[in-house]
Amino acid sequence: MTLSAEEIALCAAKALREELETYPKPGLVSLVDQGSHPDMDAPCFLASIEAITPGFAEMAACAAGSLADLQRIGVTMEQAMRKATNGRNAHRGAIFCLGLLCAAAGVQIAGATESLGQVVATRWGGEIPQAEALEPSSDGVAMCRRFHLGGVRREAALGFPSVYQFGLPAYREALSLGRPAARVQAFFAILEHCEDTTLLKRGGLDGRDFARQCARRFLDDGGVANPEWWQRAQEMHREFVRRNLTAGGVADLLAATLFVEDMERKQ
Ligand SMILES: CC(C)(COP(=O)(O)OP(=O)(O)OC[C@H]1O[C@@H](n2cnc3c(N)ncnc32)[C@H](O[C@H]2O[C@H](COP(=O)(O)OP(=O)(O)OP(=O)(O)O)[C@@H](O)[C@H]2O)[C@@H]1O)[C@@H](O)C(=O)NCCC(=O)NCCS
Ligand SMILES: Nc1ncnc2[nH]cnc12
Repeated sequence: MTLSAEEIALCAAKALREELETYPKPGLVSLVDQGSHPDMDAPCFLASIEAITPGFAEMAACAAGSLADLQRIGVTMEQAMRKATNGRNAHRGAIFCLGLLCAAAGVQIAGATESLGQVVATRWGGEIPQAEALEPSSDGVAMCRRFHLGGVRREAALGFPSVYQFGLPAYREALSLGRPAARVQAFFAILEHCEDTTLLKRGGLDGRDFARQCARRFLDDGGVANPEWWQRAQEMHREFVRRNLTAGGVADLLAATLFVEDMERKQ
């Protein structure tokens, strides 16, 4: 099925709404509570999604563009997000990740047969400036430089390995238990491996290791196939909030997983 740029943008917005609806999702904002984010709530995220959706359509229509062209659209989207949220950083990572994937979906309209992640890696991956070559002017770059990690920039340059190796397989395997449970399963599968710089900023290496242990324990105990999965995930959510931990990057990669799954189903 061929989708228009506007339809691709609506799929990106849907993925972001489903990420927000996902609960329990340790430390993160949902329709149930604000998690470890006293400055952000669900209405703030919904306003941000509405404000950035037209930008996703522009990204999809800019498939032939360079990274600099996409960045110009991304900067405008970040401004729209801040205006709609009173200056909050609800979707900086999502604008980048889903923006690139929307542009890749635009390439697919034009006939590409590779996965969306491969399209991102081959078209724009080489142009994405990596943290080691940059001054630490953002939290993400500062964390990458300090802990020798790749963060969101490497994730995108490599074509979103967290989505294709962890998020998508976990989501698809758990789908028979329903979409809300499958989303939680994908969240924990990504959390176990991802180099989330928001987690490192809040909790350092100890916080990152604690989060990974939680994810491993949840998955080793059967994940969402365990009859007590919901209570277990909710306990972890409460513990993340007590420790002021959160994983905004994992939330963005969950949204990216849901978007890719939706696009592949529509192909
Ligand atoms: C290239 C950019 C994404 C800028 O990235 P940079 O490396 O400079 O780092 P940051 O500015 O810190 O942003 C990176 C955001 O990406 C998310 N993220 C982190 N790790 C990963 C990962 N491994 N994989 C995927 N995504 C990742 C994360 O975003 C989410 O968290 C945000 C909320 O964080 P939080 O810390 O709670 O909120 P703050 O208010 O910042 O702090 P507190 O005081 O509350 O603690 C939320 O936004 C989530 O989305 C990182 O924040 C890109 O931004 C860039 O170049 N922009 C220019 C325009 C552009 O090019 N656009 C796109 C063109 S395609
Ligand atoms: N649900 C969420 N909560 C907090 N930060 C996020 N960044 C992206 N989605 C998020």
